[in-house]
Amino acid sequence: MGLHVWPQKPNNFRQAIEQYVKESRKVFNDLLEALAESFSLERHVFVQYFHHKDSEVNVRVNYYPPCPRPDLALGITPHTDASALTLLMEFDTTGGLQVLRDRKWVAVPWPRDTLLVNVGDILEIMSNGRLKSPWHRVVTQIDAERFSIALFYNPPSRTEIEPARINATMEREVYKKVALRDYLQHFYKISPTSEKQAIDFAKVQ
Ligand SMILES: O=C(O)CCC(=O)C(=O)O
Ligand SMILES: [Fe+2]
Repeated sequence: MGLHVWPQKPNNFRQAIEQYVKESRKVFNDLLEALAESFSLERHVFVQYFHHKDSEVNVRVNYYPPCPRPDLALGITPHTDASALTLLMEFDTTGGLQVLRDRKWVAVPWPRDTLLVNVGDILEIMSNGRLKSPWHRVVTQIDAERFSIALFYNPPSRTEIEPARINATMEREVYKKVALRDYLQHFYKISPTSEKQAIDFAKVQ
């Protein structure tokens, strides 16, 4: 869990994060069920991999200080999230998150005080490519600092994930069954890359 390395101060920090993570699991599971249903798949096809005891919610707290030269420095370089789903919250200011669409970087609309849901590589594989993990980055801003908290939801690393197909004879196999541990190892070994590449590891050739 790594919680032993979390700071003791401020006093309520750990507890607040733990509570946030606990509540987020319900949101993640509901989302996974709803997404499956929206594709006319059985409700459990995605959520079944997320064992309630040892599925992972990894927390990343991002701080972007104001930057005098946004043209020279990115907040986070382009990437996809390796997770199944990511839940993002930003604080105080808005702006910075961009997604690559038709080879152009576009700002992600993010109304204040809303949770942003991002699809990661693992869910792209699990959904046999129906859902796509977007290539995204964060740019810096001259006059604003920004915080965000990202929660990454993953099945236990021992899990083998198998793409869900509506009808195995009708639907082409885009992705193959992969051991999550192998996928993540590959992802972190080759990252950062200049374009979306890690997921090729799980593609049917
Ligand atoms: O700060 C953000 O808005 C996005 C952060 C992000 O993409 C990440 O932590 O993977
Ligand atoms: Fe990300």
